[in-house]
Amino acid sequence: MIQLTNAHLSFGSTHVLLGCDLQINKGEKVALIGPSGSGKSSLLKTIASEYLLDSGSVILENSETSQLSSKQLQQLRCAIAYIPQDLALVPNIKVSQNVLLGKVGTRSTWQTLRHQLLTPKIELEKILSILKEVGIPEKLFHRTDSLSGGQQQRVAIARALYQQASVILADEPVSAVDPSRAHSLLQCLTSLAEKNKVTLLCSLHNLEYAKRFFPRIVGMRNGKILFDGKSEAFTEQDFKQLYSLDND
Ligand SMILES: Nc1ncnc2c1ncn2[C@@H]1O[C@H](COP(=O)(O)OP(=O)(O)OP(=O)(O)O)[C@@H](O)[C@H]1O
Repeated sequence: MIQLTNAHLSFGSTHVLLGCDLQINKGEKVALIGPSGSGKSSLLKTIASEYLLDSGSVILENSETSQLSSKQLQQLRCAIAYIPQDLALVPNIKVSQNVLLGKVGTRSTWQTLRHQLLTPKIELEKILSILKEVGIPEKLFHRTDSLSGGQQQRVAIARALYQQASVILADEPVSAVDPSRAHSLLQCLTSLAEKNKVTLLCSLHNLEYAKRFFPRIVGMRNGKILFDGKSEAFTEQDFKQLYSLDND
C-alpha cells in the first residue's frame, strides 16, 4: 500500500506539493494526470523516495519512509520500480544488460559486474521470457541505443518486471511514441501489471489513455490533488478545473 498524508514539498520558494493526501491499495492501477508543472513527477519521485518531504508522511508497505535507516530504505527501493521520463537506460550496452540492471539494488557490485560480463544462462532465460512479454524478444542482444524510442520504453518496462517490484511508478511512459504504439505499450504495461499483481501509478498527458487503461484517475494542479476517483466519474468539468488557463 502507498499512503501519502498531507505531503508538502518545496524547492526554494517553489511550492511543488501542497498538502497531498493519497492512498493506493495493492494491485491498483492509477493514472496521474494534470498540466505541465502540476507536480506529477515530483509526486512519483516522492513515492520512489527520491525526494524527501518538507512535512507530511509517506507510508510504503506499512513503513513510514522518513523513519527508515538508509539500509532499510535501500531494501524498500528494491520493491519499487521507478521508470523516469528519460528511462535511465545505459545506451551503449545490450538490452539484456540493461534489463539485468533491474536487480542492481539486490546484488553486490561484484555480482553485478560478473552478470554484466558473463550473464548466467538462467538469468538470460528469465530476461528473454520478459522480453517476449513486452514484445521485443528479438532485441535481447541488440545495443540499446539502436532501438526506437518505443522499444526503449519496453526495455525500461522489462527492467521493472525483472526487478520483481511490487510497485511500478511510470513517468509518462508513452511520451516518445506515436498513438498506435502508445496504445499497445499501455496495453502491455497495464495487462502485465494486472497479471503480476503489481501496483501501477502512471503519469500521463493523454486523458483518453488514462480513461481507457486505468480504473482510477488522480488529477493534479499546482501541487494539489483536485480529483481522485473512478475514471468513468471524471467529467468535462473536472477536465476544465485541471487544465483551464484562467484557474490559477
Ligand atoms: N529538483 C527540482 N528542483 C527544483 N524545482 C523542481 C525540481 N523538481 C521539480 N521542480 C519544480 O516542481 C514543479 C513541478 O514539476 P514536476 O516535474 O513535478 O511537474 P509535472 O507535472 O511532472 O510536469 P510535466 O508534465 O511537464 O513533466 C515545477 O515548477 C518544477 O520546476
